[in-house]
Amino acid sequence: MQKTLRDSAALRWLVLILISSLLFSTYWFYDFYGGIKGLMEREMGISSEEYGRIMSSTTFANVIGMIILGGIILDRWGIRLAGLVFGGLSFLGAIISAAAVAGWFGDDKSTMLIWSITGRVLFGIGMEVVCVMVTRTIVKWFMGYEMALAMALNIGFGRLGTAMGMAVAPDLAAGGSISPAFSFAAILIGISLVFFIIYIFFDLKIDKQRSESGIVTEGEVDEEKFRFADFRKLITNRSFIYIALLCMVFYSAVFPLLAYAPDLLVNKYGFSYEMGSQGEFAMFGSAVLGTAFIFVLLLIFGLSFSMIPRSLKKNGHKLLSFMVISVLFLGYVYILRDVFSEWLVNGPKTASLIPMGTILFTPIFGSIVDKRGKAATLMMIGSALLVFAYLSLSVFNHVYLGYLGLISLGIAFSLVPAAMWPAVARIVAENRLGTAYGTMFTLQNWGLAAFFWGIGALLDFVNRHRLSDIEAETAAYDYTIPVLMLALLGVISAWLAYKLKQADKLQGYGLENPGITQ
Ligand SMILES: NCCCC[C@H](N)C(=O)NCC(=O)O
Repeated sequence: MQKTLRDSAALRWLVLILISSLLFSTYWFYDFYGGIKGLMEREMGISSEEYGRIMSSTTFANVIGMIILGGIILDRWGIRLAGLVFGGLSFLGAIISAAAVAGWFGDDKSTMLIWSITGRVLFGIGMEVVCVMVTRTIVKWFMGYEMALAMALNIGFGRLGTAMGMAVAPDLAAGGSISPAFSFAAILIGISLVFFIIYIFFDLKIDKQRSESGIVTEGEVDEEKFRFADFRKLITNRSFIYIALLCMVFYSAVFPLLAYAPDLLVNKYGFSYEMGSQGEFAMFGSAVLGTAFIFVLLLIFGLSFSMIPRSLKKNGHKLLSFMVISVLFLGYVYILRDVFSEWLVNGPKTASLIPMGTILFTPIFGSIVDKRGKAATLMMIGSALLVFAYLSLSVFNHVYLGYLGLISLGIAFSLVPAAMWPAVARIVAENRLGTAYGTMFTLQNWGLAAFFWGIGALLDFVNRHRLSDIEAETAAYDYTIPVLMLALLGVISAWLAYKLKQADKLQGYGLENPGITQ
């Protein structure tokens, strides 16, 4: 068979970097609010419930089917056009949000709230379809190669955006205004759109090669009409139903918690929103450099490893991988030891270590899924860890149990996505993946809409007798009940993952089998 661009490992990984930059920037914008929740409340004069409403508004258009529509549009228009349109929409939404908090539309609370919500709604539509588009692009380039690893690294870029957004936003707002944190995040999306435009040239080329060698191309996919019968077939497929419900319940327990995690650490364990003595920018600089350094080393390691001829890769490579990753991890902790000692008393910085940890663990688990399989089992284990994490962070009060809870949350947050997203590509055909991921993200957004807002509303409700003391900073929010509620979601997730494993046994998609075929 004629070779195409995707047969070159170096080109595949280059493409991954270009398209994943969109995930980095949109995740940054999605999640940096968590790092400045307290500042937003003070500057905009909003309550926890109103903060929850802004976060929840990201999902408003998506809960009524915008992502499914976006997925169908993606399946029909193809990656290039859909990427430009929806990437552009997320950029527009981010600009409107930044303008809202800068007071461009008016500086009274309700005007800022309305425009912040409008911006988030547009951003939410764009970013979710971008996620679907990027995932589908990875399938296009990596199917039969290191697909789970590539998806995991792609998520790693997103998590790096989440972590850095949460950790850095308070520094950007340190001058006494939240506006720079918003403008910076919006500009990042603009830069990543430029990277996407560069990717378009590779996409054009590979489509030309695929059509020359008789493989279905974007153009041919465009011509296939979306048929309702296909959609019905999808949503009546048992394995798909369980994995989609798992996506909704699991992510409802994780993403909303991230938006409150810094505030939880400040209120429950007495962490601070401010930095210690070493200076924020020195800390920020070393954290960025350290993380970027380790990430590049991991990429180089992955790249050189994928180029080693198969015949040389005997069992020794497992030990070698383990050693290299351990050395990289220890090096990371060593380089950042000062940062960690300052960070572990700062709420946003400590919370950012959850997504930061997933950057390392998601690719490791992705690689395990590629080579060993066991995707459904790993989803069960990840969900069970979630229950442990939330019990530690709610009913117990010891800070060390809190750390253990955060670590378990980080592992769960690595395991489930690493196993879930490649599993969908096993259940659904490539040219229907846009619709499949769109459907899953829609369900996910239903859950997010409820829990982003629900945690804030419940927080105000259970603390209703001391809200004025909390405002005067003489009392703290009690997070026990809201976090306990999320532990219940962990139990439901574990059950859904178990049902998925059973359904897969019947339907034979081989979710428990290894993924690499070439
Ligand atoms: N905080 C980022 C939100 C991303 C939402 C997206 N629908 C998603 O679930 N992506 C997969 C992931 O694991 O991040």
